[in-house]
Amino acid sequence: MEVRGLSVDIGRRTIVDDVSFACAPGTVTGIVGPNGSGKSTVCRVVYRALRPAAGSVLVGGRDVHRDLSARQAAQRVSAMVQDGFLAVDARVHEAVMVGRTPHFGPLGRASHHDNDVVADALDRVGAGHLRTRLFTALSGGEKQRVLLARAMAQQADLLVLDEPTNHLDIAGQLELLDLVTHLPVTVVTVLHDLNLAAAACDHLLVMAGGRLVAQGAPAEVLTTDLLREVFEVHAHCGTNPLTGRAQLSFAPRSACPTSPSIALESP
Ligand SMILES: Nc1ncnc2c1ncn2[C@@H]1O[C@H](COP(=O)(O)OP(=O)(O)OP(=O)(O)O)[C@@H](O)[C@H]1O
Repeated sequence: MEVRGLSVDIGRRTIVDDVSFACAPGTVTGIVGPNGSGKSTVCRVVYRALRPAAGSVLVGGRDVHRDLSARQAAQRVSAMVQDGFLAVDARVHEAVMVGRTPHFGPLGRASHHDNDVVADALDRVGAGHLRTRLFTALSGGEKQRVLLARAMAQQADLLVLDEPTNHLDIAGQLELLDLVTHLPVTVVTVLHDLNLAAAACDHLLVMAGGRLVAQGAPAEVLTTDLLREVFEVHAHCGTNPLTGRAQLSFAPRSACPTSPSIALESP
């Protein structure tokens, strides 16, 4: 997947400005950045919910906005988003079946294969026992799992996740990211928790003010200087003793008014 020169205007305001990046097949790319920096907007363009003012999103070499119909794009790109469609009184298995719609035949009906894919997706997210429950009656964490199952059931090559760990307890967050990182697809995910991003992602994109200000491997990108400039926090960059991945500790700027980055630098 490749994003080239993406810009998005809303009204007279440019909210995403000339963003370019590429994701190697099967990798996990994290988008991080402060509130309002444009992360979700980039995702919305990638999963075709929003047209860009300029630039393109190429999946398998084809522009999802110009070369593909909505159905073709949905066969290649699936999304798990916060403001999902599911306010209606659907049972969980019906909600996940919506992910199969781009694969339905001319009669528009689910086949035995579609039922199997839905059941498998629910089992893989640990929600098989919820299949006959009403979606609207689930807890926030249960809804997150079902929304992930719906995106997985779509069986697209590219999976876009916008804050997928919202509402999940710590075990649920780690399990979900472990599951996502082992899927045989390319993943782009917005994450607010920088330690989860460092643990789960092969590549990080850092956004600020609608622009891409850094990208690379988590340990290269998440420096004390970048965290101070972009996120306005003091940070210590260490190593997680359990996983060997980058691990960050934070303090508010007010906690270290003088020489903060020196005081908090790794020994
Ligand atoms: N439909 C819209 N109309 C007007 N402004 C919008 C719209 N969608 C997004 N914006 C603005 O564009 C900017 C980027 O929003 P976006 O949701 O992409 O940021 P974000 O980085 O995902 O934020 P957060 O971390 O808070 O979820 C924000 O200032 C937001 O208010």
